[in-house]
Amino acid sequence: MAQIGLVGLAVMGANLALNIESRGYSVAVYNRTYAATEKFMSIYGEGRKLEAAKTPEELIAKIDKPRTIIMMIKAGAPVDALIDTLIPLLDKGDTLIDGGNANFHDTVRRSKKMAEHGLMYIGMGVSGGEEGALHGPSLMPGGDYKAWENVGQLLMDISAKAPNGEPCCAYLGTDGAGHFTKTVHNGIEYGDMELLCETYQFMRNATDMTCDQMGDVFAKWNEGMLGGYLTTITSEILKFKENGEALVPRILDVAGQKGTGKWTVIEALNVGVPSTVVGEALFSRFLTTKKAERVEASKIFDGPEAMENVDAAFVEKLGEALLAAKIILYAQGCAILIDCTKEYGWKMHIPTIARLWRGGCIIRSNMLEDIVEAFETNPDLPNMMIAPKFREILKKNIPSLREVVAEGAKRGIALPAMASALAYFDGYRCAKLPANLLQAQRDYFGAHTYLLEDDQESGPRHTNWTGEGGEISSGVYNV
Ligand SMILES: NC(=O)C1=CN([C@@H]2O[C@H](COP(=O)(O)OP(=O)(O)OC[C@H]3O[C@@H](n4cnc5c(N)ncnc54)[C@H](OP(=O)(O)O)[C@@H]3O)[C@@H](O)[C@H]2O)C=CC1
Ligand SMILES: O=C(CO)[C@H](O)[C@H](O)COP(=O)(O)O
Repeated sequence: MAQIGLVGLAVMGANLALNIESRGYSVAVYNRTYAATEKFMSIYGEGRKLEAAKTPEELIAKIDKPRTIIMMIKAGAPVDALIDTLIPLLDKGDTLIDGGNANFHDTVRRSKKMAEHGLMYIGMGVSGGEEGALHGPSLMPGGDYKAWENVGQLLMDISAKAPNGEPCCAYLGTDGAGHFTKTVHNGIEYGDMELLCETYQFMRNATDMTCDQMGDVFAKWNEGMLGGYLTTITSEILKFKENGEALVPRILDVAGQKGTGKWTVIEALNVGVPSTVVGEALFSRFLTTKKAERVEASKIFDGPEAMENVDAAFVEKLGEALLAAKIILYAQGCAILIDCTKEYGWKMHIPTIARLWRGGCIIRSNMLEDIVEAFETNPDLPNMMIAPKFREILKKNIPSLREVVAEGAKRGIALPAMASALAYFDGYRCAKLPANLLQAQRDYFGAHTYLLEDDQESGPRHTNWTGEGGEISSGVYNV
């Protein structure tokens, strides 16, 4: 009998099964298409505590009670179908764990359904890709606490370990809390990747650096606060060669996406958090898909006159700009976590989340320790940007972000995430935004009312701007 079951033997499931087995647990595996199971067993089965099942029934029969089964399959309808298949086969007290990138609203719904059958459910964000799944991913579980008590030790064992040895895994809250956290993780991942890509775009348009040289610059930045997994792989990708030539310039500039970035932006919109950098990162991916239109437009619209390349000192500023924009991205990401927490009732704790992102996951970076410290020192920090360490870096690096954004605009290089980071920063530090005019406009056309800055106590008022309006005003509420 196996201690745990695992369904789904594509890249994540196969590697996670091997990881679990390597920590001393026996695993029963099942995949919808049996050929994948056969292939997995023929490569990895010998000498390992792995049991193959041909059918869901066989899988259930091979697992110790109370059973725990991890599902690592394509997110969406396949998960519902698999749950429907497994529910009649399971016994009360058994647990299903969805380790895929589920939409957390689905996880909330599925948790309820499982509970109606006396079954437990964990929605668990898994980050780290192929390598993380095999050697230790960052795990973000949420769901039934009793199930966590049963399986928590195994999850801690298989998770990545932070530089100080702590497991990158913690129980995050009920039903969808884990998948929600993974969604925001991926939203930040979108922002991080876009900022790195814009930096590369600036370099290839405004310098004569080779891919190798760009890779060297990213490698140097990787030694400081910009250091992290995504900076490391960017450097390695730029330096990668096929038949002696850099590979990356030959890759089609059309980006894919599997939903988590979109869900992050949707949640930010739902709770009114200006998550502009993730938003721009997502919209930038959408723009890449209009390849044929972009090629046509490039023939219609000329950019600015060619300019001299920037010098090495400016490339240093590019690194400072990247760091400033990255801090702003993480500040926005933390704001989504905090505000969605209020919306869904989860008591999200930023230091706990930042700690479990320190190892294994795609956004692991040197900045996470400082985020832990910022929110531990001040749990009511209204915005990460004003924590002492981050405010000093921003004060020093924002001038470079301004120069890079301005230089990009002059040269016609699109830097949407960097520019939106700067605009957010300037808006956040602005004591007087033009919303006074906006409120007047709303009141002019729709009698939506406004407050007077120097007399807010007297409440909403409406002005008959044209002299021809009535006395009746609209209700005051925000959606
Ligand atoms: N790849 C990555 O870097 C990461 C992926 N994830 C998430 O992990 C999960 C697995 O990802 P990945 O390994 O990349 O593979 P895929 O997302 O490509 O999923 C493939 C797996 O899903 C199974 N599957 C597809 N449709 C069904 C269905 N209708 N019923 C039963 N099984 C089905 C496939 O079985 P079959 O062989 O029969 O087609 C296969 O085992 C996904 O939710 C993904 O979002 C999470 C973190 C990182
Ligand atoms: O979860 C992941 C990394 O953390 C997966 O690799 C995910 O597929 C990445 O998102 P997208 O495919 O939308 O770029």
